[in-house]
Amino acid sequence: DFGSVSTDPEKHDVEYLTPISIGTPPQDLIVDFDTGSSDLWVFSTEMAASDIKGQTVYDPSNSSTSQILQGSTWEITYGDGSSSSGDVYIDTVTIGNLTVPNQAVEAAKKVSSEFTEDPNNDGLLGLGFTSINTVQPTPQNTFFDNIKESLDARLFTADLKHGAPGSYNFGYIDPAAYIGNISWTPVDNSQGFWGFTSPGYAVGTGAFRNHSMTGIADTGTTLLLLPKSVVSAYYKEIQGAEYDSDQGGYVFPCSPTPPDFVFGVNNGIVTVPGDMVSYAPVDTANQNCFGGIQRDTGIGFSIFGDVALKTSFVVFDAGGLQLGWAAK
Ligand SMILES: CN(C)c1ccc(C(=O)NN)cc1
Repeated sequence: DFGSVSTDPEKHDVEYLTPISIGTPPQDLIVDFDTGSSDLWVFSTEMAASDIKGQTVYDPSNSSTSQILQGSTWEITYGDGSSSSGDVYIDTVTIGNLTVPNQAVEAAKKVSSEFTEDPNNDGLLGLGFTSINTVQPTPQNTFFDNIKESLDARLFTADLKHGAPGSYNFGYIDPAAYIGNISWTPVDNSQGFWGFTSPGYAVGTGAFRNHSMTGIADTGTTLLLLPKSVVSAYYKEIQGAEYDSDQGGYVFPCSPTPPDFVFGVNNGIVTVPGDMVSYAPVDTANQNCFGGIQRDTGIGFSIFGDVALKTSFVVFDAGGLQLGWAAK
């Protein structure tokens, strides 16, 4: 068995939104697939109306297959401080042509303002490891964990694009989706993430610098967050770049295009093109741009978010416990 679903970027590629169906008859919601977390939670009819601004909500009472998971609750806080919480139903969930009949669907009762303020996002679908699912008293399997035994291969791939629709595929590697070879690197899932260590980096056409960077492949984080020393080495090469504490990160003149950023994956490399490093203009006046590469200060590890992932075809291989990165 295998499947595929399209995923679309919001403005500035801030997040990627993917359609799913829940319940009987199917309720269609659009959610953020997140390899950096492991809860499938959605806006629901159990929320206060004031917390809902345009989102589509899951109504378990309108699904003949929903069953409340008695006594279970969940509560999650993300790296950016956003949060949500609620209770749990078991219901059928379909992604593309793949269906899990008894998927734990975490219905929100409360969400923080970051979620209320995004009318296009109806929830999150965690693709991290089940060990960090927040349901109490019994953690619940992710969609991928529930379906992976029935897939032809226990893996999924992320093909995120800059300003264009991409796809998540389950159970197969599409040879037409990438070029060259896939660079494989072992995954450390001890913290519940798709963790790996990059051996180093290069700035533009400069020499490769050996510098271990341990982090996670996280489709739910927008930027590429790296060690302070690596980030300052990169921005040192951009005329007029500076750390702007008001903006909360490095800002630089939007033109000329900044240098590429290259990071290692095992004995291969991934190139973030300079024109993907300019994340977004900070103001129309003097055309300064907020950088897509920023410090990982305070997190405890680096985060290879969408700025890194959208340059590549990435294989999240649970069977082999490895990550594969390829150019496209
Ligand atoms: C507010 N929103 C939509 C978020 C979505 C995902 C995340 C995250 O850290 N994922 N790994 C944070 C925030």
